[in-house]
Amino acid sequence: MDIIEQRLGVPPHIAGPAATFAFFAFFLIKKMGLFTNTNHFPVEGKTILITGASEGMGLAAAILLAKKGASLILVSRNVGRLEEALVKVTAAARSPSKQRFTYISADVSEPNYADSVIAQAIAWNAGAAPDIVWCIAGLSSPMLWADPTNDSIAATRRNMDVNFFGSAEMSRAILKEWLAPENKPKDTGVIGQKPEPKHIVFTASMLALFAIVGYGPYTPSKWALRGLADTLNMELRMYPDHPVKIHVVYPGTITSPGLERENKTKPQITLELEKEEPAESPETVAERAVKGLEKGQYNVTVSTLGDLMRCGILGGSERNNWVWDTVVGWVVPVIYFFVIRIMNAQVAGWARVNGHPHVKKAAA
Ligand SMILES: NC(=O)C1=CN([C@@H]2O[C@H](COP(=O)(O)OP(=O)(O)OC[C@H]3O[C@@H](n4cnc5c(N)ncnc54)[C@H](OP(=O)(O)O)[C@@H]3O)[C@@H](O)[C@H]2O)C=CC1
Ligand SMILES: CCCCCCCCCCCCCCCC(=O)[C@@H](N)CO
Repeated sequence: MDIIEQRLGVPPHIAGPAATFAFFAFFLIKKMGLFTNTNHFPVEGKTILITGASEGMGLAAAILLAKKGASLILVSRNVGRLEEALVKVTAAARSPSKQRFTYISADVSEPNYADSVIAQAIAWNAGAAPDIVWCIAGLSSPMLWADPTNDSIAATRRNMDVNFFGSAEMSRAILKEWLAPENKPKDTGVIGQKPEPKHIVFTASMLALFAIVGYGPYTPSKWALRGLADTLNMELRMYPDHPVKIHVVYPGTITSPGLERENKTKPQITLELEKEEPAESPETVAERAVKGLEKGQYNVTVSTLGDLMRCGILGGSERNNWVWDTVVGWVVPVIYFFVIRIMNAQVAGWARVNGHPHVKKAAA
Protein backbone atom coordinates (compact mmCIF):
# COMPACT_ATOMS: atom_id res chain seq x y z
CA MET A 1 0.00 0.00 0.00
CA ASP A 2 3.05 2.31 0.54
CA ILE A 3 3.53 2.57 -3.13
CA ILE A 4 -0.06 3.67 -3.61
CA GLU A 5 0.34 6.36 -0.96
CA GLN A 6 3.59 7.62 -2.52
CA ARG A 7 2.24 7.69 -6.02
CA LEU A 8 -1.33 8.86 -5.38
CA GLY A 9 -1.11 10.48 -2.00
CA VAL A 10 -3.82 8.14 -0.63
CA PRO A 11 -3.36 6.99 3.00
CA PRO A 12 -3.37 3.21 3.53
CA HIS A 13 -6.54 3.15 5.67
CA ILE A 14 -8.41 4.50 2.65
CA ALA A 15 -6.43 2.72 -0.05
CA GLY A 16 -7.05 -0.72 1.52
CA PRO A 17 -10.86 -0.58 1.62
CA ALA A 18 -10.90 1.32 -1.69
CA ALA A 19 -8.88 -1.43 -3.36
CA THR A 20 -11.17 -4.08 -1.86
CA PHE A 21 -14.22 -2.15 -3.03
CA ALA A 22 -12.72 -1.70 -6.51
CA PHE A 23 -12.00 -5.43 -6.66
CA PHE A 24 -15.61 -6.35 -5.79
CA ALA A 25 -17.03 -3.69 -8.08
CA PHE A 26 -14.94 -5.12 -10.91
CA PHE A 27 -16.05 -8.65 -10.00
CA LEU A 28 -19.68 -7.52 -9.91
CA ILE A 29 -19.51 -5.78 -13.28
CA LYS A 30 -17.61 -8.67 -14.81
CA LYS A 31 -20.10 -11.18 -13.47
CA MET A 32 -22.94 -9.04 -14.78
CA GLY A 33 -21.63 -9.88 -18.20
CA LEU A 34 -20.47 -6.44 -19.33
CA PHE A 35 -17.05 -7.68 -20.39
CA THR A 36 -18.08 -11.05 -21.76
CA ASN A 37 -21.14 -11.98 -23.67
CA THR A 38 -20.84 -15.73 -24.01
CA ASN A 39 -24.15 -17.16 -25.15
CA HIS A 40 -25.05 -19.83 -22.59
CA PHE A 41 -28.13 -20.90 -24.56
CA PRO A 42 -27.04 -21.46 -28.17
CA VAL A 43 -29.92 -22.90 -30.19
CA GLU A 44 -28.74 -22.87 -33.79
CA GLY A 45 -28.76 -26.44 -35.10
CA LYS A 46 -30.38 -27.71 -31.88
CA THR A 47 -33.71 -29.53 -31.56
CA ILE A 48 -36.07 -27.98 -29.01
CA LEU A 49 -39.30 -29.45 -27.68
CA ILE A 50 -41.81 -26.91 -26.33
CA THR A 51 -45.05 -27.77 -24.54
CA GLY A 52 -47.87 -25.25 -24.83
CA ALA A 53 -46.38 -24.14 -28.14
CA SER A 54 -49.61 -23.51 -30.06
CA GLU A 55 -50.65 -20.24 -28.37
CA GLY A 56 -49.46 -17.36 -26.22
CA MET A 57 -45.95 -17.36 -24.81
CA GLY A 58 -45.19 -20.90 -26.05
CA LEU A 59 -45.92 -19.99 -29.66
CA ALA A 60 -43.93 -16.75 -29.35
CA ALA A 61 -40.96 -18.67 -27.93
CA ALA A 62 -41.17 -21.23 -30.75
CA ILE A 63 -41.17 -18.50 -33.42
CA LEU A 64 -38.26 -16.71 -31.75
CA LEU A 65 -36.18 -19.91 -31.49
CA ALA A 66 -36.97 -20.80 -35.13
CA LYS A 67 -35.63 -17.35 -36.07
CA LYS A 68 -32.47 -18.21 -34.15
CA GLY A 69 -31.97 -21.41 -36.15
CA ALA A 70 -33.46 -24.19 -33.99
CA SER A 71 -35.51 -27.18 -35.13
CA LEU A 72 -38.72 -27.47 -33.13
CA ILE A 73 -41.22 -29.97 -31.81
CA LEU A 74 -44.45 -28.26 -30.77
CA VAL A 75 -46.59 -30.02 -28.15
CA SER A 76 -50.16 -29.22 -27.07
CA ARG A 77 -53.62 -30.78 -27.36
CA ASN A 78 -55.61 -29.13 -30.14
CA VAL A 79 -54.41 -30.37 -33.56
CA GLY A 80 -56.08 -27.55 -35.53
CA ARG A 81 -54.17 -24.92 -33.52
CA LEU A 82 -50.95 -26.95 -33.75
CA GLU A 83 -51.27 -27.01 -37.57
CA GLU A 84 -51.66 -23.23 -37.61
CA ALA A 85 -48.74 -22.77 -35.23
CA LEU A 86 -46.56 -25.07 -37.35
CA VAL A 87 -47.14 -22.87 -40.41
CA LYS A 88 -46.10 -19.74 -38.46
CA VAL A 89 -43.06 -21.38 -36.89
CA THR A 90 -41.91 -22.88 -40.20
CA ALA A 91 -42.22 -19.48 -41.89
CA ALA A 92 -39.94 -17.97 -39.22
CA ALA A 93 -37.04 -20.38 -39.88
CA ARG A 94 -33.63 -18.79 -40.30
CA SER A 95 -32.22 -21.49 -42.62
CA PRO A 96 -35.25 -23.45 -43.86
CA SER A 97 -33.08 -26.12 -45.51
CA LYS A 98 -31.35 -26.99 -42.22
CA GLN A 99 -34.25 -26.71 -39.76
CA ARG A 100 -37.12 -29.15 -39.31
CA PHE A 101 -40.48 -28.65 -37.59
CA THR A 102 -43.20 -30.94 -36.37
CA TYR A 103 -45.88 -31.18 -33.73
CA ILE A 104 -47.07 -33.86 -31.32
CA SER A 105 -50.58 -33.69 -29.89
CA ALA A 106 -50.58 -34.65 -26.21
CA ASP A 107 -52.33 -33.71 -22.97
CA VAL A 108 -49.65 -32.90 -20.39
CA SER A 109 -52.09 -33.53 -17.55
CA GLU A 110 -52.44 -37.24 -18.48
CA PRO A 111 -50.39 -39.51 -16.20
CA ASN A 112 -47.38 -40.96 -18.05
CA TYR A 113 -47.90 -38.81 -21.14
CA ALA A 114 -44.28 -37.72 -21.38
CA ASP A 115 -42.52 -41.04 -22.10
CA SER A 116 -44.53 -41.48 -25.28
CA VAL A 117 -44.02 -37.83 -26.34
CA ILE A 118 -40.25 -38.22 -25.93
CA ALA A 119 -40.32 -41.55 -27.82
CA GLN A 120 -42.18 -39.90 -30.72
CA ALA A 121 -39.77 -36.95 -30.65
CA ILE A 122 -36.75 -39.28 -30.81
CA ALA A 123 -38.26 -41.27 -33.69
CA TRP A 124 -38.82 -38.05 -35.65
CA ASN A 125 -35.35 -36.71 -34.79
CA ALA A 126 -33.39 -39.63 -36.35
CA GLY A 127 -32.91 -41.40 -33.02
CA ALA A 128 -31.62 -38.43 -31.04
CA ALA A 129 -33.41 -36.89 -28.06
CA PRO A 130 -34.21 -33.15 -28.21
CA ASP A 131 -31.34 -30.98 -26.88
CA ILE A 132 -33.60 -28.56 -25.03
CA VAL A 133 -37.02 -29.04 -23.44
CA TRP A 134 -39.10 -26.00 -22.45
CA CYS A 135 -42.31 -26.64 -20.52
CA ILE A 136 -44.71 -23.75 -21.13
CA ALA A 137 -48.14 -25.46 -21.15
CA GLY A 138 -50.16 -24.12 -18.25
CA LEU A 139 -53.50 -22.78 -17.12
CA SER A 140 -54.86 -20.62 -14.35
CA SER A 141 -58.24 -20.68 -12.61
CA PRO A 142 -58.38 -17.58 -10.42
CA MET A 143 -61.05 -17.52 -7.70
CA LEU A 144 -61.55 -16.81 -4.02
CA TRP A 145 -60.47 -19.89 -2.09
CA ALA A 146 -63.16 -19.84 0.59
CA ASP A 147 -66.13 -18.74 -1.52
CA PRO A 148 -68.51 -21.73 -1.18
CA THR A 149 -69.76 -21.27 -4.76
CA ASN A 150 -66.24 -22.12 -6.05
CA ASP A 151 -64.82 -25.64 -6.16
CA SER A 152 -61.33 -24.39 -5.39
CA ILE A 153 -60.03 -27.84 -4.54
CA ALA A 154 -61.03 -29.32 -7.90
CA ALA A 155 -59.48 -26.27 -9.58
CA THR A 156 -56.27 -26.71 -7.58
CA ARG A 157 -56.00 -30.37 -8.64
CA ARG A 158 -56.45 -29.37 -12.29
CA ASN A 159 -53.84 -26.60 -12.01
CA MET A 160 -51.43 -29.03 -10.34
CA ASP A 161 -52.02 -31.65 -13.04
CA VAL A 162 -51.30 -29.29 -15.93
CA ASN A 163 -48.80 -26.81 -14.48
CA PHE A 164 -46.85 -29.00 -12.08
CA PHE A 165 -47.24 -32.63 -13.14
CA GLY A 166 -47.21 -31.68 -16.85
CA SER A 167 -43.71 -30.23 -16.35
CA ALA A 168 -42.56 -32.73 -13.74
CA GLU A 169 -43.31 -35.76 -15.93
CA MET A 170 -41.66 -34.16 -18.94
CA SER A 171 -38.49 -33.42 -16.96
CA ARG A 172 -38.31 -37.02 -15.75
CA ALA A 173 -38.87 -38.49 -19.22
CA ILE A 174 -36.17 -36.38 -20.86
CA LEU A 175 -33.68 -36.78 -17.99
CA LYS A 176 -34.00 -40.58 -18.19
CA GLU A 177 -32.85 -40.25 -21.82
CA TRP A 178 -30.12 -37.67 -21.31
CA LEU A 179 -28.65 -39.30 -18.20
CA ALA A 180 -28.67 -42.92 -19.41
CA PRO A 181 -25.06 -44.22 -19.26
CA GLU A 182 -25.18 -45.21 -22.94
CA ASN A 183 -26.18 -41.66 -23.89
CA LYS A 184 -23.03 -40.02 -22.52
CA PRO A 185 -22.30 -37.11 -24.88
CA LYS A 186 -19.24 -37.46 -27.11
CA ASP A 187 -16.00 -35.75 -26.09
CA THR A 188 -15.48 -32.39 -27.72
CA GLY A 189 -11.92 -33.39 -28.65
CA VAL A 190 -10.57 -30.36 -26.77
CA ILE A 191 -8.90 -31.21 -23.45
CA GLY A 192 -10.75 -29.71 -20.48
CA GLN A 193 -13.74 -28.70 -22.60
CA LYS A 194 -17.06 -30.21 -21.55
CA PRO A 195 -19.75 -31.08 -24.05
CA GLU A 196 -22.48 -28.42 -24.39
CA PRO A 197 -25.14 -28.83 -21.69
CA LYS A 198 -28.73 -29.84 -22.38
CA HIS A 199 -31.40 -27.56 -20.91
CA ILE A 200 -34.73 -28.02 -19.16
CA VAL A 201 -36.70 -24.80 -18.79
CA PHE A 202 -39.75 -24.64 -16.52
CA THR A 203 -42.26 -21.79 -16.79
CA ALA A 204 -43.55 -20.57 -13.42
CA SER A 205 -44.94 -17.06 -12.77
CA MET A 206 -44.09 -13.99 -10.70
CA LEU A 207 -46.74 -15.39 -8.38
CA ALA A 208 -44.23 -18.10 -7.42
CA LEU A 209 -42.16 -15.26 -5.93
CA PHE A 210 -44.98 -13.14 -4.45
CA ALA A 211 -48.45 -14.58 -3.89
CA ILE A 212 -51.59 -12.44 -4.10
CA VAL A 213 -55.27 -13.03 -3.27
CA GLY A 214 -57.31 -14.83 -5.94
CA TYR A 215 -54.71 -17.24 -7.28
CA GLY A 216 -55.14 -19.96 -4.64
CA PRO A 217 -55.62 -22.83 -7.11
CA TYR A 218 -52.72 -21.68 -9.32
CA THR A 219 -49.87 -20.24 -7.26
CA PRO A 220 -49.01 -23.48 -5.38
CA SER A 221 -48.49 -25.32 -8.70
CA LYS A 222 -45.91 -22.72 -9.69
CA TRP A 223 -44.18 -22.73 -6.25
CA ALA A 224 -43.97 -26.50 -6.60
CA LEU A 225 -42.03 -26.09 -9.85
CA ARG A 226 -39.46 -24.02 -7.99
CA GLY A 227 -39.05 -26.76 -5.42
CA LEU A 228 -38.56 -29.39 -8.11
CA ALA A 229 -36.11 -27.23 -10.06
CA ASP A 230 -33.94 -26.58 -6.99
CA THR A 231 -33.93 -30.31 -6.22
CA LEU A 232 -32.94 -31.30 -9.75
CA ASN A 233 -30.32 -28.57 -9.88
CA MET A 234 -28.53 -30.34 -7.01
CA GLU A 235 -29.22 -33.90 -8.20
CA LEU A 236 -27.66 -33.18 -11.60
CA ARG A 237 -24.26 -32.73 -9.90
CA MET A 238 -24.21 -36.53 -9.76
CA TYR A 239 -23.82 -36.73 -13.54
CA PRO A 240 -20.71 -34.69 -14.39
CA ASP A 241 -20.33 -36.42 -17.75
CA HIS A 242 -23.92 -35.64 -18.77
CA PRO A 243 -24.18 -31.87 -18.33
CA VAL A 244 -27.76 -30.61 -18.00
CA LYS A 245 -28.85 -27.13 -16.91
CA ILE A 246 -32.17 -26.33 -15.24
CA HIS A 247 -33.90 -22.96 -15.47
CA VAL A 248 -37.17 -21.45 -14.22
CA VAL A 249 -38.82 -18.49 -15.98
CA TYR A 250 -41.11 -16.16 -13.96
CA PRO A 251 -43.36 -14.14 -16.30
CA GLY A 252 -45.67 -11.37 -15.16
CA THR A 253 -49.05 -10.88 -16.85
CA ILE A 254 -48.95 -12.00 -20.50
CA THR A 255 -51.59 -10.71 -22.95
CA SER A 256 -52.35 -14.21 -24.24
CA PRO A 257 -55.48 -16.22 -25.08
CA GLY A 258 -54.99 -17.84 -21.66
CA LEU A 259 -55.24 -14.44 -19.92
CA GLU A 260 -58.55 -13.74 -21.67
CA ARG A 261 -59.89 -17.07 -20.41
CA GLU A 262 -58.75 -16.61 -16.82
CA ASN A 263 -59.99 -13.00 -16.64
CA LYS A 264 -63.57 -14.27 -17.04
CA THR A 265 -63.49 -15.64 -13.50
CA LYS A 266 -60.86 -13.41 -11.89
CA PRO A 267 -61.92 -11.65 -8.66
CA GLN A 268 -62.01 -7.86 -9.03
CA ILE A 269 -59.49 -7.30 -6.23
CA THR A 270 -57.02 -9.60 -8.02
CA LEU A 271 -57.32 -7.54 -11.21
CA GLU A 272 -56.65 -4.42 -9.16
CA LEU A 273 -53.58 -5.77 -7.37
CA GLU A 274 -51.95 -7.24 -10.45
CA LYS A 275 -52.19 -3.89 -12.28
CA GLU A 276 -48.96 -3.02 -10.43
CA GLU A 277 -47.10 -5.11 -12.97
CA PRO A 278 -47.80 -4.01 -16.56
CA ALA A 279 -48.97 -6.76 -18.92
CA GLU A 280 -46.57 -7.66 -21.73
CA SER A 281 -47.09 -9.35 -25.09
CA PRO A 282 -46.15 -13.02 -25.50
CA GLU A 283 -43.38 -11.92 -27.89
CA THR A 284 -41.82 -9.54 -25.34
CA VAL A 285 -41.96 -12.15 -22.59
CA ALA A 286 -40.42 -14.83 -24.83
CA GLU A 287 -37.68 -12.48 -25.93
CA ARG A 288 -36.76 -11.41 -22.37
CA ALA A 289 -36.86 -15.02 -21.19
CA VAL A 290 -34.48 -16.13 -23.95
CA LYS A 291 -32.15 -13.19 -23.15
CA GLY A 292 -31.95 -14.39 -19.54
CA LEU A 293 -31.26 -17.95 -20.68
CA GLU A 294 -28.54 -16.70 -23.01
CA LYS A 295 -26.93 -14.94 -20.03
CA GLY A 296 -26.90 -18.30 -18.25
CA GLN A 297 -29.43 -17.36 -15.55
CA TYR A 298 -31.00 -20.06 -13.40
CA ASN A 299 -34.08 -18.16 -12.13
CA VAL A 300 -35.06 -16.02 -15.10
CA THR A 301 -37.25 -12.95 -14.51
CA VAL A 302 -38.60 -10.73 -17.26
CA SER A 303 -39.15 -7.39 -15.46
CA THR A 304 -37.52 -5.23 -12.79
CA LEU A 305 -40.25 -5.98 -10.25
CA GLY A 306 -39.84 -9.68 -11.00
CA ASP A 307 -36.10 -9.44 -10.41
CA LEU A 308 -36.58 -7.69 -7.07
CA MET A 309 -39.00 -10.45 -6.07
CA ARG A 310 -36.48 -13.10 -7.17
CA CYS A 311 -33.76 -11.60 -4.97
CA GLY A 312 -36.30 -11.45 -2.14
CA ILE A 313 -36.90 -15.21 -1.98
CA LEU A 314 -33.58 -16.83 -2.85
CA GLY A 315 -33.16 -19.04 0.22
CA GLY A 316 -31.11 -22.04 -0.85
CA SER A 317 -31.76 -21.44 -4.54
CA GLU A 318 -28.99 -20.89 -7.04
CA ARG A 319 -27.89 -17.29 -7.58
CA ASN A 320 -27.65 -15.70 -11.01
CA ASN A 321 -24.93 -13.46 -9.55
CA TRP A 322 -23.83 -13.77 -5.92
CA VAL A 323 -22.90 -10.10 -5.44
CA TRP A 324 -25.95 -8.56 -7.13
CA ASP A 325 -28.48 -11.04 -5.76
CA THR A 326 -27.15 -10.69 -2.19
CA VAL A 327 -27.08 -6.90 -2.15
CA VAL A 328 -30.55 -6.62 -3.74
CA GLY A 329 -31.75 -9.31 -1.33
CA TRP A 330 -30.84 -6.98 1.57
CA VAL A 331 -32.81 -4.10 0.07
CA VAL A 332 -36.03 -5.98 -0.78
CA PRO A 333 -37.23 -6.44 2.85
CA VAL A 334 -37.17 -2.65 3.22
CA ILE A 335 -39.43 -2.33 0.16
CA TYR A 336 -41.64 -5.14 1.44
CA PHE A 337 -42.06 -3.37 4.79
CA PHE A 338 -44.17 -0.83 2.89
CA VAL A 339 -45.53 -2.91 -0.02
CA ILE A 340 -47.03 -5.68 2.11
CA ARG A 341 -48.77 -3.16 4.40
CA ILE A 342 -50.15 -1.24 1.43
CA MET A 343 -51.40 -4.37 -0.35
CA ASN A 344 -53.05 -5.85 2.74
CA ALA A 345 -54.70 -2.48 3.40
CA GLN A 346 -55.93 -2.42 -0.19
CA VAL A 347 -57.56 -5.84 0.25
CA ALA A 348 -59.14 -4.87 3.58
CA GLY A 349 -60.31 -1.60 1.99
CA TRP A 350 -61.94 -3.49 -0.86
CA ALA A 351 -63.98 -5.51 1.64
CA ARG A 352 -65.00 -2.37 3.55
CA VAL A 353 -66.39 -0.86 0.36
CA ASN A 354 -67.83 -3.99 -1.26
CA GLY A 355 -68.98 -5.97 1.75
CA HIS A 356 -68.59 -9.65 2.52
CA PRO A 357 -67.07 -11.33 -0.57
CA HIS A 358 -69.56 -14.25 -0.54
CA VAL A 359 -72.64 -12.07 -0.38
CA LYS A 360 -73.63 -11.20 -3.94
CA LYS A 361 -74.70 -7.60 -4.20
CA ALA A 362 -78.22 -6.97 -5.51
CA ALA A 363 -78.18 -5.50 -9.00
CA ALA A 364 -78.45 -1.71 -8.88
N1 LIG B 1 -50.91 -15.35 -19.14
C1 LIG B 1 -50.34 -14.92 -18.03
O1 LIG B 1 -50.70 -13.84 -17.53
C2 LIG B 1 -49.26 -15.69 -17.38
C3 LIG B 1 -48.98 -17.00 -17.73
N2 LIG B 1 -47.95 -17.67 -17.12
C4 LIG B 1 -47.63 -19.04 -17.50
O2 LIG B 1 -46.97 -18.98 -18.76
C5 LIG B 1 -47.33 -20.09 -19.56
C6 LIG B 1 -47.94 -19.62 -20.87
O3 LIG B 1 -49.08 -18.88 -20.60
P1 LIG B 1 -50.00 -18.27 -21.76
O4 LIG B 1 -49.15 -17.69 -22.81
O5 LIG B 1 -51.00 -17.44 -21.07
O6 LIG B 1 -50.69 -19.59 -22.32
P2 LIG B 1 -52.05 -19.80 -23.11
O7 LIG B 1 -53.10 -20.21 -22.14
O8 LIG B 1 -52.33 -18.64 -23.99
O9 LIG B 1 -51.67 -21.07 -24.00
C7 LIG B 1 -51.49 -22.30 -23.37
C8 LIG B 1 -50.82 -23.29 -24.29
O10 LIG B 1 -50.66 -24.52 -23.58
C9 LIG B 1 -51.41 -25.54 -24.20
N3 LIG B 1 -52.01 -26.39 -23.18
C10 LIG B 1 -52.89 -26.01 -22.23
N4 LIG B 1 -53.27 -27.07 -21.50
C11 LIG B 1 -52.60 -28.14 -22.00
C12 LIG B 1 -52.58 -29.53 -21.69
N5 LIG B 1 -53.34 -30.03 -20.71
N6 LIG B 1 -51.79 -30.34 -22.41
C13 LIG B 1 -51.04 -29.84 -23.41
N7 LIG B 1 -51.01 -28.55 -23.74
C14 LIG B 1 -51.79 -27.71 -23.05
C15 LIG B 1 -52.43 -24.82 -25.07
O11 LIG B 1 -52.85 -25.58 -26.20
P3 LIG B 1 -54.10 -26.61 -26.14
O12 LIG B 1 -55.19 -25.89 -25.41
O13 LIG B 1 -54.42 -26.93 -27.56
O14 LIG B 1 -53.61 -27.81 -25.41
C16 LIG B 1 -51.62 -23.61 -25.52
O15 LIG B 1 -50.74 -23.95 -26.55
C17 LIG B 1 -48.26 -20.93 -18.69
O16 LIG B 1 -47.51 -21.90 -18.02
C18 LIG B 1 -48.82 -19.93 -17.70
O17 LIG B 1 -49.21 -20.54 -16.50
C19 LIG B 1 -47.18 -17.08 -16.17
C20 LIG B 1 -47.40 -15.80 -15.80
C21 LIG B 1 -48.48 -15.01 -16.34
C1 LIG C 1 -40.70 -5.54 -4.84
C2 LIG C 1 -42.02 -6.09 -4.70
C3 LIG C 1 -43.19 -5.28 -5.15
C4 LIG C 1 -44.45 -6.08 -5.04
C5 LIG C 1 -45.59 -5.58 -5.88
C6 LIG C 1 -46.62 -6.64 -6.02
C7 LIG C 1 -47.38 -6.62 -7.30
C8 LIG C 1 -48.04 -7.93 -7.59
C9 LIG C 1 -48.03 -8.24 -9.03
C10 LIG C 1 -48.38 -9.65 -9.36
C11 LIG C 1 -48.29 -9.90 -10.82
C12 LIG C 1 -48.72 -11.27 -11.17
C13 LIG C 1 -48.36 -11.62 -12.58
C14 LIG C 1 -48.53 -13.07 -12.91
C15 LIG C 1 -49.95 -13.46 -13.26
C16 LIG C 1 -50.13 -14.90 -13.58
O1 LIG C 1 -49.28 -15.73 -13.42
C17 LIG C 1 -51.46 -15.28 -14.07
N1 LIG C 1 -52.04 -14.32 -14.93
C18 LIG C 1 -51.49 -16.66 -14.61
O2 LIG C 1 -51.89 -16.83 -15.90
